[in-house]
Amino acid sequence: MVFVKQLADIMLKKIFAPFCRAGFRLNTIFVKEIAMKAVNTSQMQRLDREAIEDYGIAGLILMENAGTGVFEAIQRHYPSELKKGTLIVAGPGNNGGDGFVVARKLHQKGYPLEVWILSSREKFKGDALVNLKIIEKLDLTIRYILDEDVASATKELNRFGLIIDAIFGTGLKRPVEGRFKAIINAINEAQIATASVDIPSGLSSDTGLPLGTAVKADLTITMALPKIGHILSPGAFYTGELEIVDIGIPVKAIKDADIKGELLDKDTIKGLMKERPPWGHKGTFGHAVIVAGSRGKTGAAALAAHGALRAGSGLVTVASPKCAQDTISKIIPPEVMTLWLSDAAQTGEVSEKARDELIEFLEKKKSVVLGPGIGLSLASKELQKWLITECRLPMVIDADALTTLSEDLSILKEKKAPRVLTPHPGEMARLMGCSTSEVQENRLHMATSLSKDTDSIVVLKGARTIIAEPSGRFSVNPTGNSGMGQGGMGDALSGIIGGLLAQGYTPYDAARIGVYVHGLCADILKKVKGPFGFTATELCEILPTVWKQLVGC
Ligand SMILES: NC(=O)C1=CN([C@@H]2O[C@H](COP(=O)(O)OP(=O)(O)OC[C@H]3O[C@@H](n4cnc5c(N)ncnc54)[C@H](O)[C@@H]3O)[C@@H](O)[C@H]2O)[C@H](O)CC1
Ligand SMILES: [K+]
Repeated sequence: MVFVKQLADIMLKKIFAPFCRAGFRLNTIFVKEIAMKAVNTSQMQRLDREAIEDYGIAGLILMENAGTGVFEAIQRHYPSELKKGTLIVAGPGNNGGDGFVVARKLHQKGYPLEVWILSSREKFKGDALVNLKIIEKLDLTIRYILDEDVASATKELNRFGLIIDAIFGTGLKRPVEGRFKAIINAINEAQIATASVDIPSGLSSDTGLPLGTAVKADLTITMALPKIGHILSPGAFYTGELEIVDIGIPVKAIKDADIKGELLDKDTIKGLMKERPPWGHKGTFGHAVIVAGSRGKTGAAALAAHGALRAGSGLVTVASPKCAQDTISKIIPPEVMTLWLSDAAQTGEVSEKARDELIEFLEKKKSVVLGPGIGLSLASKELQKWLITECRLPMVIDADALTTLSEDLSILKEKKAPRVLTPHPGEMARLMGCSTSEVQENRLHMATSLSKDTDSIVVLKGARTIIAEPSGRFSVNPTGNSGMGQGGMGDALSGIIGGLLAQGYTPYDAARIGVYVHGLCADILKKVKGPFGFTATELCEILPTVWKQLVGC
């Protein structure tokens, strides 16, 4: 394991340096206060309007800055492709207008290019028309591609080294169809470097879902702030590398806007980390209790305990039924203590007596993780419900306890301390009484509404995990990869969050830090060991390396 740790160290520096993960790189040039805020379409359009109407910054200036930012980014990213020739595909609105500014800048520098316009000229108005009229005066090739021209035009795509997608941005209102859909699909099939202006055309900037179809961009250069559609799944995988261009919308306007979304990044997480006092001792760092496990379902309890331990909790105890004692004792780290609860021989799960045993034991502890492998017998569910409503310690509710909770969400109204729910999409579907696909099509809304309705932190796991808090604030996590798609990862996460709660982190901070570092460990393992096949145990074991990167030695 030493080798992995050393290699992980080296890789971490590489990962952290440009904050670049496969397909997700953020170059931000922002002042600290507003960096990483993420907006939805109406918030962006409101900021746009405010800049123009309240601050008097002409839309044409914003468009010029937008086009200039795109031009500079593609010069940096695609020097050789630019020489081969650029195709700018423009739609009927201001996204197309941005594309016309890019065309003018490329032409000015002598780069070969063509502009294909997917709507008739009379459709254009305002700033986009101003910029169309300018490029019409230059000697560059402008073609109008209407329905009858699509078949022949798409055969010419391979003439170009780079495609600039300026078809739709935040003005997309409905699924793309007809020539727009045909051109987008042809762009995706052409295997040519593709850069999207503001948002990959066809992608909803609110949900990150493709509407009909969407451009699969290698690079997206967005205006002012990341859009929620860029950072949620699957939008993040259409976005490619994301660059943010400051187009001159006043920082004050952004700070004054009630933007509730954020994209987690290393700096944000570093800012949440607490100082571990040098005089600290195991009592200083809290005692996490993992109420989990049952006969034959012991690994989940052990993994949650391992996660809490590696999260830095001063002490960790696994509270499991006696019948699981032999197995759990063998598989937990020696540092983890145990409390054997009365069990029911028939079910192999905790019995009613476990409640009294826990009441006394939980005094002076700091956090509870409830659920991994704890089972769904009547007695176990009664114990879970009692803990959810009566336990006065911050609690992570995961796995079987989420299934129990989904039978009656209203019991959360009686909770005596903060709760962090950590559902995967299937568990979320049970909690929300809908299908898993409905959850996946509305991840943000599901997470924020459940958080608000239950006054709890909700961690909706999956690609681009969402952490929602009751006020409507939410964070999207960019770390992690599909190598995490295996049993045990969720147990480890619930333990990590429980271990952070034991150290006094607020529930929202514990959830954000826990989710971020959990995914980052998986990213390191992916780089150091391979794209899959690494385990939740290995993930826990390299956590100290990540803590070192976040808080120094
Ligand atoms: N601060 C900023 O973010 C700035 C952004 N700019 C760019 O402007 C676009 C938004 O422009 P808008 O005109 O509102 O809409 P779009 O260009 O995205 O869409 C074009 C137009 O297309 C029509 N339409 C919508 N959906 C469909 C569809 N499925 N099929 C056909 N036609 C459709 C609708 O009428 C739209 O209006 C933003 O993304 C930035 O790129 C500014 O340039 C600078 C400031
Ligand atoms: K676009």
